[in-house]
Amino acid sequence: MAPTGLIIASLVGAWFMYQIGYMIYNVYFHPLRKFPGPKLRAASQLIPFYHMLRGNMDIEMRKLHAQYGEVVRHKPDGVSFITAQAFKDVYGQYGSNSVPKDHHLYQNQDGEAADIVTAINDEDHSRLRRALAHAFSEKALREQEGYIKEYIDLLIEKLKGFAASGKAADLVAWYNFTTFDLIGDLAFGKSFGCLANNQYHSFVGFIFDSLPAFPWMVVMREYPVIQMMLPFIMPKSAKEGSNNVNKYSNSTLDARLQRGVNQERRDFFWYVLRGKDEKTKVSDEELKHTAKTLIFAGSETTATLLSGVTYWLCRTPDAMKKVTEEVRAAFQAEDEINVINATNRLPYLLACIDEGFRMYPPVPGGLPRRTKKGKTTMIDRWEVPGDTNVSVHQTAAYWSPLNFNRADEYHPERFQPGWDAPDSPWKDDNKAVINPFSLGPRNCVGKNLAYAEMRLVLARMLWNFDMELLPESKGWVYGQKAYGLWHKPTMNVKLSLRKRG
Ligand code: HEM
Repeated sequence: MAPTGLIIASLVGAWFMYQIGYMIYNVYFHPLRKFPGPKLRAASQLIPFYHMLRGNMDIEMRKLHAQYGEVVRHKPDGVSFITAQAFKDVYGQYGSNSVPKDHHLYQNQDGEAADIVTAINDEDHSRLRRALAHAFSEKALREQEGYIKEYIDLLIEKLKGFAASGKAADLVAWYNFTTFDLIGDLAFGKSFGCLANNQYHSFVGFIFDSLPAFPWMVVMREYPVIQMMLPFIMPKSAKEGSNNVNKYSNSTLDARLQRGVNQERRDFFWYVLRGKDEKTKVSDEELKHTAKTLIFAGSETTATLLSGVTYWLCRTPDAMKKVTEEVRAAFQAEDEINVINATNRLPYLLACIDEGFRMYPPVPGGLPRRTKKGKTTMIDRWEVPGDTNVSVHQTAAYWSPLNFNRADEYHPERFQPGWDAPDSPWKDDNKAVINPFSLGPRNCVGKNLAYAEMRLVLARMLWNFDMELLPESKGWVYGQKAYGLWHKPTMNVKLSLRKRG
């Protein structure tokens, strides 16, 4: 063999030996060796990465928890939990006890300004969170209600067209149109016009099309060699799509920043720019970056919950009947439906939403945190060594019979008064584990806005329409892939204008 060939063969051989040694170490000597889980997953990242790239990671995680119970070592450096106490310990801690976001996942691209979700260090995060606070206050929400209504009016008007023609409406798309238009208006100062044009704006379309690429970014961070090759292997269409999206958001946000507070519409920027002061010290670049994050964080998630609740109501005729009757009895006329009335008069609708969060949480997996290096962290009753990736897996926790009776069935009654009566089937349900907006200092800043949107959209839908899932969508929820967020297929629904009694 030529010397070069010999050198390459030796290097490859050494690499294999190293990998085998590394796997043996991971299984038998690693500080996480005592946690239950499959040996192959403990040995190497390859299996978790494989499932992640195929969109099956969450399906597999649910299987692992079903097999191993409340805690599972699902990768060499990662442990997943499904208990309520673990949720508090992983996400709900402040200050020196907090478990930081895992920098393997939460990262800015080189040279990019921090944004509220990816900011790992507490100072950057709390600066950005303070800057956003006024835009998410109760006062702001009251002012935003009018904008929410504008988009729901348009949604209902468009859907009446479907009811009149008898054509199937893909409610996943229509809910997305509504929530993206609204958040576009509030975060970019300009709606995407999806409802008006009956289609996704290219910015929104690109976000959805690139969802399956998200796990590739995670894998690339572990294998920088692949990352280096990215510019050469990335399809031209993806490069162009990404450039167009950046151009659109930069020009829209520049225009919005220029208008400053000199506009009547009180969108997020109006509040942020008015409250911007020496203490917040947020740069325009950080604001622009955070605005893009708001679009993603605030739209798809809300539309997902709306889709999930609609699906489960259509599949559960008793609940659909009860909630429809509640909505139609609570108001004399449609224009009485506002946030305050919907909050006070529609308790069963709220139970339907909360059970929707359990059955179809918009963030289906575990949000990764990493224990501090050199420090053992108590998570529930488990001692977790430093530098471990930890998370609570939402769907594995919410669909587990360890936490819920008849866990795979939709029962809003779990959230109704009397749920804890001695003869109630739901009395042992472990509802404290349900935290779809997460907990603690990094929880969702848009929770109240999301609840307002969800209540109003669903109340208006039930006020106006009878809904029936078409046969092709009866199994909509089963086997769905997820790439951090659900990859939601079309959900075809037949809408009929309600018959006035
Ligand atoms: C049903 C709807 C929603 C769900 C289930 C949801 C869920 C979440 C979750 C789980 C987090 C924590 C993320 C993490 O730890 O990495 C989060 C953070 C966040 N969400 Fe939401 N969200 C929803 C709606 C919204 C809305 C309407 C907005 C605003 C327009 C919003 C803006 C944000 C922001 C800015 C953060 C980052 C907060 C921080 O790091 O301080 N979300 N959301």
